[in-house]
Amino acid sequence: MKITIIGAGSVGMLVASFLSESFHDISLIVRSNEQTIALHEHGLVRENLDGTISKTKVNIKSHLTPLSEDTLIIVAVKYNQLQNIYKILETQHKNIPILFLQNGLAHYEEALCLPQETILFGSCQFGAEKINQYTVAHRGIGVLKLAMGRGKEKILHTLSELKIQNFPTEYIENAEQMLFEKALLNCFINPLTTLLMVKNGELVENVHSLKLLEDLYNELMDAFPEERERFQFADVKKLCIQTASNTSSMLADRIHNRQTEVKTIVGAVIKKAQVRGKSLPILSTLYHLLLAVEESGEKM
Ligand SMILES: NC(=O)C1=CN([C@@H]2O[C@H](COP(=O)(O)OP(=O)(O)OC[C@H]3O[C@@H](n4cnc5c(N)ncnc54)[C@H](OP(=O)(O)O)[C@@H]3O)[C@@H](O)[C@H]2O)C=CC1
Ligand SMILES: CC(C)(CO)C(=O)C(=O)O
Repeated sequence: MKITIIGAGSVGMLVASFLSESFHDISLIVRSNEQTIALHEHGLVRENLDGTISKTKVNIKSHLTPLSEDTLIIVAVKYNQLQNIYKILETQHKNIPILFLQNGLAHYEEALCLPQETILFGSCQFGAEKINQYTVAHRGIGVLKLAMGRGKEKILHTLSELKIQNFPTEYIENAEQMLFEKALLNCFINPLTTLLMVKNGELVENVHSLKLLEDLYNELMDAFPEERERFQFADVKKLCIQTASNTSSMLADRIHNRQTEVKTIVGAVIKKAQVRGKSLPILSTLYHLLLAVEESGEKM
């Protein structure tokens, strides 16, 4: 199987680097010339958690050309960048499977409107940080969960049975449930790390942010009580600790003055609670603070 990854940011680079240990034909779609030159010159470099460096060669392409049917497309751009990608994907053969790796909920139904027969979703529980144009740092081992949107299951089985060291994968039955649970996890980590401008691990080391996390947990579990069994406060702390040295994807957006994914993650969870007649005062406060920060950033 060939793999083409769209988006050479933190997740795209990390996933390309690990998958190149099992697949020989990996292409990365890179849109800046500067990054293309850097990747040609240095190869794709991964800084591992133990300080070692792994260097791989992947094919670098500037845009998506019509691909053969034995290719899997992995979409690793931010939610706000998907609209342009959908247009390009629509022109690809309908037998080409597509895997979406976004956080949040808004892309689920949009992706299922594509003409392709097989649509897959992933939920990344690892940390990844683009260090420079050719280097990505692995910032926490975590599972890449994979679930079917629709279509043929074969690729999902192939991916979930991979045995790549430090890059575990897992087959999940229900894609919507998987994305929702990840959105809940992101509601704990992403807003607070972004507003406080701290790395993920700091949230559980600081007694005040830990208290906020606990209050937020109780608020969310009150709105979604069926999650309490599947989702314990220990899981929230575990993800913060596992990805302790990571700059969350939302904080990375704030640092680079980019639009964040606050609406598809936090906004979507608030809406789901509203449908049940539940308000989420703590999460709503964080939501508006994030939007305020984003709006003031635009004016700077
Ligand atoms: N970083 C992390 O630790 C984690 C991230 N995630 C999720 O993964 C997804 C990706 O996040 P992340 O990798 O951090 O994001 P980044 O912003 O680091 O990477 C996105 C990349 O996509 C590129 N891109 C955007 N549009 C196009 C296009 N049309 N063609 C080619 N390339 C394009 C961007 O290029 P440019 O720079 O030019 O805009 C950028 O390099 C998000 O939904 C995020 O929430 C999930 C778990 C962990
Ligand atoms: C897994 C985690 C919390 C890693 O930071 C993430 O999903 C993100 O940064 O968006």
